[in-house]
This record gives sequence, structure tokens and C-alpha cells, in this order.
Amino acid sequence: MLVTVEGIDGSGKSTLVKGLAGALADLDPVITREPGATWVGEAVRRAIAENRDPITECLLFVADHAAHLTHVVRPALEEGKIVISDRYSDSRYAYQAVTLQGTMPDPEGWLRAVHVPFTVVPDLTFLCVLPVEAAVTRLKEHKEHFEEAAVLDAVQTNYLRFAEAEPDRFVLVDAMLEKEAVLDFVATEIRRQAGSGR
Ligand SMILES: Nc1ncnc2c1ncn2[C@@H]1O[C@H](COP(=O)(O)OP(=O)(O)O)[C@@H](O)[C@H]1O
Ligand SMILES: Cc1cn([C@H]2C[C@H](O)[C@@H](COP(=O)(O)OP(=O)(O)O)O2)c(=O)[nH]c1=O
Repeated sequence: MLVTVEGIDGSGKSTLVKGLAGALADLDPVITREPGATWVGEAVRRAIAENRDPITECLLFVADHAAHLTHVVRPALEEGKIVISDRYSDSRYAYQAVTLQGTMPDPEGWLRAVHVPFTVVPDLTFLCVLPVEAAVTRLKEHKEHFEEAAVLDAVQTNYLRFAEAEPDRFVLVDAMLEKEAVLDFVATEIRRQAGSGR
């Protein structure tokens, strides 16, 4: 079963995924992430730091996804493992649809067409949702971050649109709850879905 965790920067994804490793230890999940599950992530970090060309950056994110699938996701799924990924293809559809605006007519359509022939669609996607101002406050307090509030707002609007279009795959998570409550909600839902044989 492939589970992904999505949401804007500062929505609590990394905290949640770390918590899931402990809370679901008996299910022996493979915990992974995009970008950075393979060496390609280093090229992505460099592209983000240099902040030059959005198409180059986007294609590096896609390359990171391809390597992630080949070296981590597919092998683990073939072994029957539960795979939990902190970000996955919906991050591209949500973020690059914004960063590629003005470079081509229909960035989201292009991104989806690039992924479809080789990606593995998640069984379950948790979308961590919170007011953009709350995410920005958390980020300012605790870590470096890359995106402006206006970008994060557009990204979150995209994510919510995806969730509405695929209600069977997406589960909305109230990211304003206490960390423990978020973890408990998501861990319970993963156990329920794993038990139903997804
Ligand atoms: N539910 C929560 N309530 C309050 N603060 C949180 C919560 N979850 C995470 N945080 C804090 O917010 C910051 C960003 O969280 P993080 O997990 O790194 O987000 P992301 O991976 O989505 O960017 C961290 O300092 C983290 O401790
Ligand atoms: C995976 C992915 C990430 N990103 C962005 C989101 C983040 O701003 C940045 C780094 O991702 P990440 O390290 O997950 O940041 P955070 O933990 O703060 O959410 O890259 C994309 O723009 N497209 C993608 O496909």
C-alpha cells in the first residue's frame, strides 16, 4: 500500500511522518520522502538554492521521482510493504503548476502527462491543511523555507482542488490540531485502510 503525505511548507508533514514511523512500527512501514530519497535529491537542492529556471527545477523534481520509484517505492511495494512518503507526485502538480505559470500554456496538464506513463498512483493521500499565515509563522520560527505566502496560498488552492476531484484517495487532515492528535488520526486511518486490504 502506498501512502503519501502532502501539504504546503510548514503544514507539519515531516513531524507527522516521523511520528508514523514510531506509531506504526509493528506494521514495519518503509518511510521515505521527495525530494531526497536518492542522490538525485542533491541536484534538486542545488536547483532550489540557485532559484534560476523553473523548467530545469521541475525536471529535476521529476528525475528525483523516477529514481525514487525505481530504487525505493516499487521494490518495497513488490515486497508487500506499506510505503509512506513525505511528499510525492501531487507536490509537483500543486507547486510546479504555480512555478511554471507563464512558461507554457497548461503546466498542470503537461506535468500529469509526463508522470502518467511511469508513476505509481498512491492508494491513500493525506493532505495537511491549515491557514497559510499559520504555516508561515511556524516556518519563520523554526526553519528556513523557500516559498512566499502568495505561492503557498496558490499551492494550497491546487491541493484542495485535487482532493475534491479524488475524494476516494485524499483524506483531509486538520493541521491546526495538536501534533499528537494529527498523528493519532492519520495512524488510525492507515491501520483501517491497511486492514481493509488496500
Ligand atoms: N500540529 C502542530 N502544531 C504546532 N506546530 C507544529 C505541528 N506540527 C508541526 N509543527 C511545527 O511546525 C514546524 C514545521 O513542521 P514540519 O513538520 O517541518 O512541516 P513540513 O514538513 O510540512 O514543512 C516545525 O517546527 C514543527 O515542530
Ligand atoms: C517534491 C517537491 C517539492 N517541492 C518544494 C516544496 C518545498 O518548498 C521544497 C522542499 O521540499 P521539502 O524538503 O519537503 O520542504 P518542507 O519540509 O518545508 O515541506 O520543494 C516542489 O516544488 N515540487 C516537488 O515536486
